[in-house]
This record gives sequence, C-alpha cells and structure tokens, in this order.
Amino acid sequence: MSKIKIPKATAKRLPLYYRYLLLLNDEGKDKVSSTELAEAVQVDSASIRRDFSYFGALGKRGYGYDVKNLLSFFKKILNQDTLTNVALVGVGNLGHALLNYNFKRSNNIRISCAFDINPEITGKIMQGVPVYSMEEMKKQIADQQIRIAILTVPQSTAQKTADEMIEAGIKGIMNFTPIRLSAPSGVRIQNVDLATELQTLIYFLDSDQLAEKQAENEQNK
Ligand SMILES: NC(=O)c1ccc[n+]([C@@H]2O[C@H](COP(=O)([O-])OP(=O)(O)OC[C@H]3O[C@@H](n4cnc5c(N)ncnc54)[C@H](O)[C@@H]3O)[C@@H](O)[C@H]2O)c1
Repeated sequence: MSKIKIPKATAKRLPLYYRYLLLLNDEGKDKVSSTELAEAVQVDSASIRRDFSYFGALGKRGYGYDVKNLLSFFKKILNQDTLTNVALVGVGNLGHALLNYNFKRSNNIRISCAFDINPEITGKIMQGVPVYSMEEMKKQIADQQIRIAILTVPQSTAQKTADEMIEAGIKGIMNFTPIRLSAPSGVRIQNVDLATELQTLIYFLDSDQLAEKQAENEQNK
C-alpha cells in the first residue's frame, strides 16, 4: 500500500477526504458521490476522481463511493492506526501555540517532546510535553524513534538547528521559519508560511471579483 506513488497535491488532499468521510460515517451515510465530496471539501470532482484513480477502482460510475470502504482504505494509507510522535524544536511564541494545540483533532499525531536552548524552560514540562536541552536531542530522538520534527526557532539559527536535527536522525522537517533550508536527499522539508497562504487567498479573492465585474460588464453590453 505504501508503495503507491501519488502526486504531492493528491497526498495533501487525502486528509481532507478522510475527515469528511469520518463525518459521513458518523452520520450513518453509506454512499457518497464525487460531486457531493467535491462540494464538501472544496475540490473539483474531476480532481477527486483523478486522485481516487491512483488507488485503483474505489467506486462505480453512477453509483458513488462506499463510505466504509473508502474510510478503511484511507485509514491504511494515512496510517491512522499508528501513533506518530513528533518533536518540536524552539518553544517560543509559535512553539507554545503548537504545544497548546498539540493536534487535538488528531488521534494519531502528538508532540511528544520539545527542545530549546533557553535554560529557563528546559527541564520543564509544558502542556504535558517535556522540554529538553539541545544536547539531549540525539538520545531522545533515538529513544522515542522520532522521524518528524517541527522547526520554530528564529530564522538566524534555522539552518544550523535543522542540521542538528538531521544529525540526530530526523527525516522530515515541518519548517515554520522563513529560511529555505538545505537538506541531504532522504530528508523532506515541508514549508509552512501563513503570509504566503494569505497572499494566495487575496489573489483568488481578487480574481473572483475581477471575473464578477467582467461578467457584469458583459451583461450590461
Ligand atoms: N510560518 C509562519 O507562518 C510563521 C508565523 C510566525 C512565526 N514564524 C517563524 O517561526 C519562528 C519562531 O517564531 P517565534 O515568534 O515563536 O520566535 P520566538 O523568538 O518567540 O521563539 C524562538 C524559540 O527558539 C529558541 N531557540 C533559539 N535558538 C535556538 C536553537 N539554536 N536551538 C533551539 N532553540 C532555539 C528560543 O529560545 C525561543 O524559545 C521564526 O523563525 C518566525 O519567523 C513563522
């Protein structure tokens, strides 16, 4: 199952599908059409059909998809059965917010340890999560078999800290810093940037407005 190679855009949409299917299942619904799914998750139905086609026949034309089948399929793909421990590096403003949140809606991801250089917080437990010094990182990452870490340190130290994380065995970094990190092959970096996301939203809203205006002008001709 994990051998299926899917595009990144598809992989990003899978948790959306999964969450909506959970909801349908809770409501006792057996079937869902790609149009219904499209409306709920705000992805066009052609993309949904294409996404699903990477996994073989999951539904029949004109019949829709079986909710329970899809759910158990995505559950396996998304590894929802296993708990993934994640590390947090940098417990400042953003790090705190993430510790507070600690993936409450997810049953299978949790921040299990945090790291910082600030002696005022290392050795403490914050929101139930122990905060270790950077010197303890290698041991903790190995002991807890952690592969993924969230990086929330100042940008001036981002690359150096990422190098230390990789050295400690981290294979995936969720990078909140504005720095584009370099990493050896075999290490994945996922950049998260709220400003870019907002910019994208503004762009789409502006283009929607423009399209509306153009349609109005056409009608008034
Ligand atoms: N992606 C986004 O949308 C977004 C939003 C806000 C902030 N940020 C970025 O997130 C990062 C953190 O922002 P913040 O406001 O929480 O900063 P902050 O200064 O409040 O926190 C940084 C923390 O990192 C620790 N730290 C410093 N050097 C370290 C090192 N070498 N190793 C381990 N820990 C170290 C500090 O002690 C501090 O606790 C910044 O790079 C900021 O630009 C990104």
